[in-house]
Amino acid sequence: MILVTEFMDEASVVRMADAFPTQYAPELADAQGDIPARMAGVRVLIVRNRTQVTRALLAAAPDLQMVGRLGVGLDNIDLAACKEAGVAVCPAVGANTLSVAEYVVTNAAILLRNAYQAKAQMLAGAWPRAACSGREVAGRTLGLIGFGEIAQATADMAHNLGMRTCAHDPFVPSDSPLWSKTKNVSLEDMYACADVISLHVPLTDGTRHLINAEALGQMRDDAVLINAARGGVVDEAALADALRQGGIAGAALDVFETEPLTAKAAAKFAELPNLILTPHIAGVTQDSNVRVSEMIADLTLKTLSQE
Ligand SMILES: O=C(O)[C@H](O)COP(=O)(O)O
Repeated sequence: MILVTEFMDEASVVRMADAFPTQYAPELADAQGDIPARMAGVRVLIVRNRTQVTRALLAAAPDLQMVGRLGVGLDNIDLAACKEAGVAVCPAVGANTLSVAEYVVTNAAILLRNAYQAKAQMLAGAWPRAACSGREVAGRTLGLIGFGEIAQATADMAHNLGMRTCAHDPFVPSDSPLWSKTKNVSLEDMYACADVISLHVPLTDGTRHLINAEALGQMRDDAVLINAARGGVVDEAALADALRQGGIAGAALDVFETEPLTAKAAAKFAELPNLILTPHIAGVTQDSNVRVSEMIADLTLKTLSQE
């Protein structure tokens, strides 16, 4: 049995269902408590980022062989518990890279250009040319915190627009050829020089609130910040303060400490015209959904065909 607890491209679900019994139940993403009772006989569980694959869930899943992740972030999956239970965890590595890279580069351009917030004023008769005269991306510096596959693709796209890039990633050796086009810098040096700072790290004890009041205070006041990584990496209250006080020029957030936003978070972010909010879709386009779903369906069919 295959159980899918979050949305997946229909063609891939049909392909799996043609080969093995498949339950497509995306409503379970919002009914976590109902999942354990559905796990008997499930050999492959397919999730996105909402389903919490916990030790307790695994205990209710004696037949489970594989967790397919329709994305790349693994913070909703207890990896140690999966390992102990002999359950393979298979993320869709690479399948949504292009979507995230496009999200970062387009938001960088929108934030630097500062030209797309005038509709209400214009409809009211204003003609705010000076306020809407922003910056080009060409020649400007994109700083990437974390330099894994998605950040590397983002750097390539930024180079094509004439941007310079620098990155900070202690896991990439200093003699790696990856540093030929992107400068290897400390966070302090990045904060001092980058026009755009984009986050590409997982949420861990070491990255929680990496972007706090102190880090924001070191960034240039004309810098913009993009977070399409994980919510807890940014201290949301500190960011809202920095945006309100002109500590930085703008931000785009796709991920949040709590998703959907709490009323408290919404209140913090209200009335900040220099803040773009999107609902965790940087990696989710119609195109990437097809690729991600095909990759996980392929891995599922391979796993189940092995016996
Ligand atoms: O981790 C990811 O790949 C992104 O956050 C997208 O995840 P999702 O497809 O589960 O929303």
